[in-house]
Parts: sequence; structure tokens; C-alpha cells
Amino acid sequence: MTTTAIFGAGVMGETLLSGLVRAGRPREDLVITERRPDHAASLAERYGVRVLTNLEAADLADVLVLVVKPQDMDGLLAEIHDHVRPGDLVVSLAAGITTAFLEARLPEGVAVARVMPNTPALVDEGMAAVSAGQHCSPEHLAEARSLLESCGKVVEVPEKHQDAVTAISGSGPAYIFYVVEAMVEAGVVLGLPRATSSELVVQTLYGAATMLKETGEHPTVLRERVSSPGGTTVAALRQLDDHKVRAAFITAMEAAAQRSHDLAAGTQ
Ligand SMILES: NC(=O)C1=CN([C@@H]2O[C@H](COP(=O)(O)OP(=O)(O)OC[C@H]3O[C@@H](n4cnc5c(N)ncnc54)[C@H](OP(=O)(O)O)[C@@H]3O)[C@@H](O)[C@H]2O)C=CC1
Ligand SMILES: O=C(O)[C@@H]1CCC=N1
Repeated sequence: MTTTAIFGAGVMGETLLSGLVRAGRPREDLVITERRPDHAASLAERYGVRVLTNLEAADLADVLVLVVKPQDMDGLLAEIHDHVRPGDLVVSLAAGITTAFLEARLPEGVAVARVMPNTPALVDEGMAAVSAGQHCSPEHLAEARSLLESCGKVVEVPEKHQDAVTAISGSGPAYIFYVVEAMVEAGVVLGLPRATSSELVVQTLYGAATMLKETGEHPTVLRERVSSPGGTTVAALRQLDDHKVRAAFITAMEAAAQRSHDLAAGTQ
């Protein structure tokens, strides 16, 4: 029997926990650790899982899912080192933290997998990418995948791509929310009630995302279909081009990937 422990049930840890519970993982096979006692008590009540100390959780679990901030990872690994056994699987969801970083701080031979999830997992629409460490067997990798498959889609990527994945799908929901904020604000500037503007933008986003997913058409084709010659859309897109919005997106995601890389190198 597998016991899964989630170390650090903050935003992403709780998101994963909720997905596992929705997917029907027996609650008695799930434990969490948390630093804030009030938050821990609230999670225990809402999800019906046990809250343990890091050492108790490491002793009990055979799948250890580390969801603390990258800057807290070194301390957590030092704390649990002597309580992780050969055969255990350690799965890190932290940005930037490499499998080599984890393997160097765990007992020799422990299986490690690196995963980059995202917050839409909260509504079972997550996108996660997984990479295996050097001692991770196909069975370990399948277990790491299954954690995230409980709440979304999972792909396997070479670890050298994880910084780019982090910049695109890990941080990606934030860019979309940022665009939504700007569009809703534009609607208000144009005189729409905020609630109306918000409803229009959210459904437009949902519709556009569904078209992309269901038609499989290239985004350029879909964009051109909206753009009537001499019409409103081209007038707006010309402004976005003039303001270098496409270039800004690329530069922004390069910055995110660089930050992920720097976290791996231990930069605070
Ligand atoms: N949020 C996101 O969209 C995504 C996050 N991630 C990754 O997930 C990880 C967590 O991020 P996020 O959930 O946003 O951050 P949070 O700060 O919300 O969650 C981290 C949690 O871990 C707790 N914690 C810290 N140290 C320890 C410890 N030693 N033992 C037990 N608990 C501890 C923190 O407690 P306290 O508050 O007291 O510090 C906090 O509750 C990061 O590594 C991030 O890179 C990956 C993809 C997406
Ligand atoms: O902002 C961050 O560092 C984390 C990793 C990806 C999304 N959130």
C-alpha cells in the first residue's frame, strides 16, 4: 500500500491534495505537513486527512511530495534526510530545483522525480510536466504521473526543458489572468458595468481556449478568422503590435525561465 505525504500544503500543495481527494485516493493514504498550525487544522478538517510533522510523514510515507518554496527546499531535505528510505519516491513540485539538487541531499539511490504543475489543477484542468531523476524507475515515474493525472494533463519532458515549462505552463495562468484583468478594465473604460465586462471576457477566454483545444487549428488561422478586412480587430491588433506586446510576452517568459534557472543555482 502506498502512503503519499504532501510536505507544504500551501497554494500548490493544497491544490494537489484536493485533486487526489476528488480522484478518490483513500484519505487514510494521504498525509500532509504544514508550518502554520491554524492552516493545518483547517486543511485536516476540510479534506479529512492527517496532519503530521515532517519527520512523522517521512517515516510513514513511501511517496514524498515536496511542495515548499524553492528557498525552503534545502532546509526541508536536511530535516528529513535520515527518514527517507531506499525505495521511497521523492517528487518535487518546486520551480528550479533540479533532480541533481534533490539527489545530492537525499540518501544514495532514492528515486526522485521533478514535476512542474499549475494551479488550474484545482478545477481538474492542470498541465504538468514530469522529468525522471537518475534512480527513478518506470514504476516510480508512473506513480509521479498519476499524482498529477488526478487533476489534469501530464507530459514527460527532458529535464533541460523544465525551466521553459515553468515559464510557459507553470507561471502561465498568471499571464492569462493579467490579460483578463486588462480586458475587463478596458470594458469599464468603454463604459460597460464591471460585472458585464467580466462576464464577456471570461466567456470569450473560455470560448477561445475551447476552440484552440477542440479544432486543433493554428492560433494564427483562428485569429485571422476574427479579423475582418478594415475592421475592428485589425485596428486593435495593430495597436498591440505597435506596443510590442508579442515581444513583451517573449521577454517576460525568458525572464521567468531565467529565474527558474537561477533558483536551481541556489540564487535567492
Ligand atoms: N503557486 C503556483 O502556481 C505553483 C507553485 N509551484 C511550486 O510549488 C511550491 C509551493 O508554492 P506555493 O504553493 O505557491 O507556495 P506557498 O507559500 O503557498 O506554499 C508553501 C507552503 O509550504 C510551507 N512550508 C515551508 N517550509 C516548510 C517546511 N519545512 N515544512 C512544512 N511546510 C513548509 C509554507 O508555510 P509558510 O507559509 O509558513 O512558509 C507554505 O504553507 C514552490 O516550490 C513553487 O515553485 C509550482 C507550480 C505552480
Ligand atoms: O511563481 C513561481 O515561482 C511559481 C512557479 C510557477 C508558478 N508559480
